[in-house]
Amino acid sequence: MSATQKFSIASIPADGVGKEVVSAGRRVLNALAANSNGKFCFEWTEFPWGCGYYEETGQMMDPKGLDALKDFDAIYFGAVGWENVPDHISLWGLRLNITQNFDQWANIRPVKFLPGIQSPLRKADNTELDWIVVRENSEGEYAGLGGRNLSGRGPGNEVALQTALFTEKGCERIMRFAFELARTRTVKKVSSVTKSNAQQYGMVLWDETFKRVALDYPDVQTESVLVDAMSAKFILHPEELSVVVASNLNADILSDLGSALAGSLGLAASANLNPERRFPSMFEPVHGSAPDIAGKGISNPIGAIASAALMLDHFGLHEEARLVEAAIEQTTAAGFLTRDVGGEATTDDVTEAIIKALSHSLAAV
Ligand SMILES: NC(=O)C1=CN([C@@H]2O[C@H](COP(=O)(O)OP(=O)(O)OC[C@H]3O[C@@H](n4cnc5c(N)ncnc54)[C@H](O)[C@@H]3O)[C@@H](O)[C@H]2O)C=CC1
Ligand SMILES: CC(=O)C(=O)O
Ligand SMILES: [K+]
Ligand SMILES: [Mn+2]
Repeated sequence: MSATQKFSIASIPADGVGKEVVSAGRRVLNALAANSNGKFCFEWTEFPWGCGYYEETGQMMDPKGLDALKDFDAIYFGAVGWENVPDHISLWGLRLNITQNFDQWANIRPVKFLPGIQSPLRKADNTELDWIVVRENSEGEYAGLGGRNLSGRGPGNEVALQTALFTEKGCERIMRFAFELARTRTVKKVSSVTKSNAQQYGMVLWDETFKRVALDYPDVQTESVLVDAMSAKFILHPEELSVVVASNLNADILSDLGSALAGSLGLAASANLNPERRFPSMFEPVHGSAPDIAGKGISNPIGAIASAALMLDHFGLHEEARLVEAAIEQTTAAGFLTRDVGGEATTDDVTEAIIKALSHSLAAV
């Protein structure tokens, strides 16, 4: 037998339901490894960073944390944010610190409709729906550029600038990524999203770059849609979508909309990729720390578990990734549903059901 492949994973559960769903995803991956007949194993290192760590240290993560993370094969992340820390401090101190410094410029967010889960979308009943939001994850509206109180105007007269950064290189690389992804799909189409009628510099550069890059992919259909119209299209004509590429903010909003259409924010997976593999990539559910339901054991683990499947793809374990996705589908089809999708199951119930479905399919292989 060939040697066991070992994958080292840094887990950062961070805050709220992040802790619950990361633990669920770890259990699923460990069950998978235990059944792999020695083909692969996962070596986990957990980091205690987040708003609790901030309470104790005044920092969201160890100042040397990026160094500690840089040699892992991947990072498995929960969600960051709690009431003791302003959201912009916690997000920049942890998640954005990692995505920006590790140049995880491609954020992949599939919108998946699962059997047994009611979508608020009328068309979901009789149309095959399946699309992917590709989010530019390194610049745009989340470049962190700007300032406040620019000329000391004082209370009541403050001004603030929040500048979006668009570089031709940044636009081009995410667009090429989207086109390459479209080529792997049944419907070879890329929809580009901007607000270039109102934002005449960065977003016009985006549109022009999209037109130029598209010339290299004559086999892929294209469209350019303004973000307000795209949000309507998500609801009225989702069957026309395959790959949707958008800037950091627009794709952030559209991916929450997509997951809500699939039934819940708790279902959506995401991968923050550094495609050149110079740095580890990071896998996390789309949702945040959900303080309204945290600690009750009722959070939906599917977004985190499906993100673990994306991590398996990143490791080259494609068959195993499909097995995890199939186990998720069997579980929802069988009616193991948390409250957010209309059921009464707990996080543990759903996780156990997924592990059981996985073990059955592995035994059958
Ligand atoms: N990548 C990250 O770490 C993100 C962090 N955040 C942070 O999370 C905190 C809360 O933000 P919100 O805007 O409330 O967004 P949220 O995604 O945490 O919650 C929005 C709604 O979705 C529900 N929800 C989310 N995840 C769920 C799950 N797994 N199962 C069932 N229901 C779920 C929540 O209960 C809530 O009603 C804030 O501090 C925010 O900054 C928000 C988004 C992403
Ligand atoms: C910050 C946030 O909402 C996201 O990355 O989805
Ligand atoms: K998250
Ligand atoms: Mn978001």
